[in-house]
Amino acid sequence: MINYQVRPYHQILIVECGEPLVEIPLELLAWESPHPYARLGAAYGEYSPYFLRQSVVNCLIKAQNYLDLVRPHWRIQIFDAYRPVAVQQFMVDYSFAMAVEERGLIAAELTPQQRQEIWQAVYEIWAVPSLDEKTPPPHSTGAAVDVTLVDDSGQVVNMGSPIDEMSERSHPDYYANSVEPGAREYHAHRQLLYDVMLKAGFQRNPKEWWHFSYGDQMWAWLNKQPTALYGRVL
Ligand SMILES: C[C@@H](N)C(=O)N[C@H](C)C(=O)O
Ligand SMILES: [Zn+2]
Repeated sequence: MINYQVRPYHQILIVECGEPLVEIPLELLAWESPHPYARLGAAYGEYSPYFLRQSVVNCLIKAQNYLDLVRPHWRIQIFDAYRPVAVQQFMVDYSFAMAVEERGLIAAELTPQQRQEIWQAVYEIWAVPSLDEKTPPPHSTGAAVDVTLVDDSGQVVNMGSPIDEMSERSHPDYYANSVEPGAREYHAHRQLLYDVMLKAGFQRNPKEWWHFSYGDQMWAWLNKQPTALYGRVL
């Protein structure tokens, strides 16, 4: 049996600083409309997905400013930001159902091994929808954001794989040493996104080219900080 709860960053103590969730100033950035998870039926309650903690919003604006310097008229595009635990649960269940379908299987007829293999694949990429205050899903803290880039003609930049794909192509350095057509360009795009986000104070999820955070447990762990600034919001 796999223990899906084990994540190295969960050892980090959270000292909640109490900063509010604030709306992301979308006019400075790009965003997907309708929101990809809302379109699937995810219910966000009193907040929309376009909320983050105040300091995280400040970092995002800084990242956009850095991007302006190196690629005028390019935009950071928000795919997802604040995500209540109920939405985390919704997306985990949705991803499980999609993975079952992609394998040509039927959920009610899965063997224990098939079920375990699919859950393992889901939790490779999704955080557990935990309600434990010591192990909040990163997006439920308002500190994590999934982003990509839009170029000066308004086209979404090709990163070599879509956001949320459950495969090794999601790993940030997947194309670093690849000879596949387009690999150099995809890696350069991922690196550009990483550079501007890192410079603004974010850390990147080691398994996902699009997931960045500031102030949560994953950020503290990657940044070698003893404590995280943000716990679960609701
Ligand atoms: C799958 C992706 N959208 C994501 O946000 N993954 C991280 C690990 C999460 O669920 O917090
Ligand atoms: Zn994410």
